[in-house]
Amino acid sequence: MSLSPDLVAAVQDFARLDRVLVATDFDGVLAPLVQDPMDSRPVDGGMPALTSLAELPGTTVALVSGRALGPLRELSGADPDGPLVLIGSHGAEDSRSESGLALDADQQELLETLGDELATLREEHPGLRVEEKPASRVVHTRGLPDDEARAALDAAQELGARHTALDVTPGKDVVELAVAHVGKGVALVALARDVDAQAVFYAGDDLTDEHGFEALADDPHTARALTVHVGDSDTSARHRVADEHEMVELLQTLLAARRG
Ligand SMILES: O=P(O)(O)OC[C@H]1O[C@H](O[C@H]2O[C@H](CO)[C@@H](O)[C@H](O)[C@H]2O)[C@H](O)[C@@H](O)[C@@H]1O
Repeated sequence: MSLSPDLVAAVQDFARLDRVLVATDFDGVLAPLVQDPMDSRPVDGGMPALTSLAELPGTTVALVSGRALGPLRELSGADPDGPLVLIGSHGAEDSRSESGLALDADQQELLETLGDELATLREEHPGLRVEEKPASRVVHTRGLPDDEARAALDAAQELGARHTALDVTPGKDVVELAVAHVGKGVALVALARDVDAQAVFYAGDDLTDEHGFEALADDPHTARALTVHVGDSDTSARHRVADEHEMVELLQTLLAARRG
């Protein structure tokens, strides 16, 4: 497959603007989905294209991910002194802020309670895996038989529903339970306003990215966003590409157009 003519035309128009924000999700967009989250690696070409874009005038580039900031930097290979902005934990962490994520006492206590209850859940669902992040725990079921995965995800959702202060976010073979939540949509619109972008490019593959696409479309400052869904799921994005390799082709097309 190759990029649709509509998408190429939209990229050419976008590339002509003076100040733009180019943002992408990480897992399922730059890096193929794998069973162990720490085995994830970006496909060749994506990160170099983003870094080159970020070195051009009037071009802010951001990775906007559900990942915690540390693993996002490690797995993407983004240079800590480089030009890329990293937004982690679905908007709750930002590489531009020195302070990191501060939880209050109630949130800390809830995170500990969550850890205890998930330990019990793992005894009932032995295949379930738990990823720890600064403000959340993620229940992973990739690779489990369908009925076991469904039962474990339902149990995680029920646990989340019992604690009303928890924010429950389903994703691809995951349910995330967070004691502090911002959301990709809020983070993207805020970043676009911060850098006074005339237009935003955002690419994502998961449910959390749909919130991003919708928030961009709803805000008058970002309503012209060039949104791209990766994969064949239902989406409110304006365009789509098939997979991470087409994503690289798209980023390279944008880079060439912006270099003029
Ligand atoms: O916003 P993203 O960058 O797409 O991050 C979303 C979640 O990505 C990770 O989970 C997903 O990728 C895993 C590794 O490929 C896969 O095993 C899992 O099934 C996917 O849902 C990450 O582990 C989560 O913390 C992120 O929230």
